[in-house]
Amino acid sequence: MSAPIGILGGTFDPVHLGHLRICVELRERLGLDHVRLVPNRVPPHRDAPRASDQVRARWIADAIADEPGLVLDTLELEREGPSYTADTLASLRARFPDRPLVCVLGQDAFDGLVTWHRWEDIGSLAHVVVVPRPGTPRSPVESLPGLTRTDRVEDLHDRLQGCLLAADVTPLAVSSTQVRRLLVQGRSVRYLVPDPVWRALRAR
Ligand SMILES: Nc1ncnc2c1ncn2[C@@H]1O[C@H](COP(=O)(O)OP(=O)(O)OP(=O)(O)O)[C@@H](O)[C@H]1O
Ligand SMILES: O=C(O)c1ccc[n+]([C@@H]2O[C@H](COP(=O)([O-])O)[C@@H](O)[C@H]2O)c1
Repeated sequence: MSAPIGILGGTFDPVHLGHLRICVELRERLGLDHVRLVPNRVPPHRDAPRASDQVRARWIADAIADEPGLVLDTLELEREGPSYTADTLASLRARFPDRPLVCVLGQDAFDGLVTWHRWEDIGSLAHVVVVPRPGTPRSPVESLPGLTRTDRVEDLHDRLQGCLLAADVTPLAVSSTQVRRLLVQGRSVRYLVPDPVWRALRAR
């Protein structure tokens, strides 16, 4: 089977180095073909982003321009209504019928998974990989309906979907909330966000 495709969905308001390290490290560690960064249009469980769809997508595109293993996917920006992850994974499953899909979630996002729209369908569309999030207690990652806990990275390659794996990445305690707060205070966000994003934010 071909190498799995990783998917990191988010609001990316703005994209920061925590997001990008997750993608780069998981791509190497899990042997992913590439990781798709998927900005949402209408976040289902939070307020609308401050920055426009176009601006958030541009920040991501500029941040990953010289990193071939990362891809911007605007499919949620092109879809009406709330940006439900199950719908996104269904679209990607139809587009990549023979590729394992790996949906990546920080611990904070994973903690809310069982409240998501059609969350019980997710295991029939993709694997789920959970990474620690500084500031969010690490809780045991147990099997859920449709998602079977595994420690074997090979399972992500041997099956198309349905595995749940906890992976380590370098802990980086950066958040988009922190970046937005610093900007409001007129303080520097350099080295929290990629340089092209820092330049764009400074010029605003
Ligand atoms: N520093 C980080 N470490 C681990 N996971 C992270 C980190 N930042 C974001 N994530 C994960 O990336 C995904 C997208 O996150 P999102 O775009 O909402 O960023 P955020 O920093 O959480 O934003 P905000 O502060 O606006 O809530 C989520 O699964 C989230 O858990
Ligand atoms: O599908 C849902 O019901 C759902 C509910 C909450 C969050 N999500 C998705 O989870 C990802 C991380 O969310 P957030 O709020 O941390 O940016 C992002 O892609 C959201 O669209 C999805």
